[in-house]
Amino acid sequence: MIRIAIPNKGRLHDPTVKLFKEAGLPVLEGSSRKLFAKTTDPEMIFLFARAADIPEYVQDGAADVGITGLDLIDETDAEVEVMLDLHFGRAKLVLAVPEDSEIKTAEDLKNMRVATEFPNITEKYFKNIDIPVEVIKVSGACEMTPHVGIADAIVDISSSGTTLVTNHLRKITDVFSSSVYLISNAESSQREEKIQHIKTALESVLHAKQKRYLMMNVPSGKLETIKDILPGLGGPTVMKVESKNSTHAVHAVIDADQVFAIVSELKKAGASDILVVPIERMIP
Ligand SMILES: Nc1ncnc2c1ncn2[C@@H]1O[C@H](COP(=O)(O)OP(=O)(O)OP(=O)(O)O)[C@@H](O)[C@H]1O
Ligand SMILES: O=P(O)(O)OC[C@H]1O[C@H](OP(=O)(O)OP(=O)(O)O)[C@H](O)[C@@H]1O
Ligand SMILES: [Mg+2]
Repeated sequence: MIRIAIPNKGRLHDPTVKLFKEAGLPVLEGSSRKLFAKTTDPEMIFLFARAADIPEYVQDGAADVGITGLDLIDETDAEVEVMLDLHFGRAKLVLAVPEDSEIKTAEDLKNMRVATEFPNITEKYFKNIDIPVEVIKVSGACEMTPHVGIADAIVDISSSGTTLVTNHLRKITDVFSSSVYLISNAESSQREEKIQHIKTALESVLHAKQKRYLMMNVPSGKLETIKDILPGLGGPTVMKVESKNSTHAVHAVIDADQVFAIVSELKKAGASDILVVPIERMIP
């Protein structure tokens, strides 16, 4: 049985459940209150855990794979295999000080106090730049600490930056860039082929999101021009259309960010009935 640890609540829960559904491994009968959930593969089971605990669950073998933030993985120093960046849950850990503080750079914080929910990452950061500081661990509401004299600076999560502004804090520098990753237990991942299948399934969703499937009709005389416009990604597929006029149907996969430019060119070159459709999964 392969145990997949996923965040039971918090902001990572919903996007994780959505991703597994798109990957063809839906979380069945799942609710955030349950501890386990089945999926369509009888040899896999989801285990719900706090995002911050998942690195240790995977390290200790309580789960074979897990989904959680890179910041939480780095903070716990868990010995896990980091398999795949899932490109959601992006956030930065930033070093910030009160707006009116005289501190301008991280170096100015020598022998000062830095409050954070991420003491290990913060220690590593200051060690790396060779500036001794006193790291104060808090478990929330970190933004408040410099205003009540507990700390001179903070290292906290920032994504839109709204919280910093609301709390009259000024960013000094980024300390860590995080997004959500698939991780695995090093021993399990060598033993279990299914872990690679999970990775492939999730990867196929990520690839598909960046691509579009393009379909169009082309007067047969214009076929070569159209083929030249389409980027050569192992295609296009060309089929003869049964109609009075000599027409071919052309299908191709293109990058989502090229759609605008390419569709305009195709139209100019004589293509008609152009359809652009999303792709659910792409398995190489
Ligand atoms: N704006 C954000 N604030 C906090 N964490 C974020 C943000 N954007 C992405 N994340 C990531 O989400 C993960 C934290 O998720 P977690 O479930 O522990 O906290 P949460 O969603 O704030 O829930 P709660 O604080 O209610 O427990 C981290 O990996 C973090 O990098
Ligand atoms: O840059 P922003 O978009 O404003 O996001 C950053 C804020 O969001 C998180 O707090 P959260 O809402 O999770 O509350 P918490 O501190 O109680 O966990 C984080 O701790 C920051 O305070
Ligand atoms: Mg939070």
